[in-house]
Amino acid sequence: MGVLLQARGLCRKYGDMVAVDHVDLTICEGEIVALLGPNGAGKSTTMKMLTTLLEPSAGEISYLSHPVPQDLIEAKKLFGFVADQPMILPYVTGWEYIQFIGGLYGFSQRDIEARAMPLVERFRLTESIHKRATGYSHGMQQKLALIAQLVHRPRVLIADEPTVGLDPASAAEMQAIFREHAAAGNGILLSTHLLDMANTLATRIIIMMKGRIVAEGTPEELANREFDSLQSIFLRLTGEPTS
Ligand SMILES: Nc1ncnc2c1ncn2[C@@H]1O[C@H](COP(=O)(O)OP(=O)(O)OP(=O)(O)O)[C@@H](O)[C@H]1O
Repeated sequence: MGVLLQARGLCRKYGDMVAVDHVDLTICEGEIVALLGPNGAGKSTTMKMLTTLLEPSAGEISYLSHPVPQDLIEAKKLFGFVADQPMILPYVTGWEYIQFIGGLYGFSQRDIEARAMPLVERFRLTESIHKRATGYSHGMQQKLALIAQLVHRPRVLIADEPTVGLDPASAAEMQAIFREHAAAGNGILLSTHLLDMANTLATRIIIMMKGRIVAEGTPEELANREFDSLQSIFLRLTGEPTS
């Protein structure tokens, strides 16, 4: 499995507060890595550093064995990012938003349509796609953001709590899309508080606590330790109730 994304010694401080503390992280071809941890563990901060939205206080990030390009458009071609709060432009329709994002990556309207329309249909957004996206529910915006980020078929897809607000059918569809994207040789890093989803979807799980990685392994490896379930290991390591 080729390495797609590697971070070494990643740190981020906010003032004196250490939000991310020497995190090492690798995403390989075909992997779906779930980033778990209680509120404030440093998951979003880690993802923002990996996607150039935040400057690390220390550490190195490379995509496909090269440092992140200085040119931000070139850098953004390497990954796709779905933030926890979808960043949808005001006053545009869902379809205009997809076209705008696809255009930034240099795709023609025809290519964007060919790549995005099947996803619009799978997410049952066909009726709403030509309506203003600011009128979409959180879940609809989340689906729109994912579609827009998949148009350039990123080698690494990073998604911060992507299933929040999705109805069960859409959540299942999103997981199917993640599996297909990984099966095509890409890598996915997603954060979630849904331990059951992490258990069934992820090929590897990373648990963060207070800015540090406290456990890592396949769901089976984690379960085979002294704990009998992902919920047990999560509770033991983080002291957090999970329901
Ligand atoms: N812009 C900011 N300024 C100051 N502190 C911040 C900022 N963003 C995050 N933090 C702090 O950094 C720590 C890590 O936050 P982060 O959002 O990365 O956690 P998280 O694991 O994503 O949490 P959640 O599960 O609630 O989304 C927290 O203590 C948070 O209060």
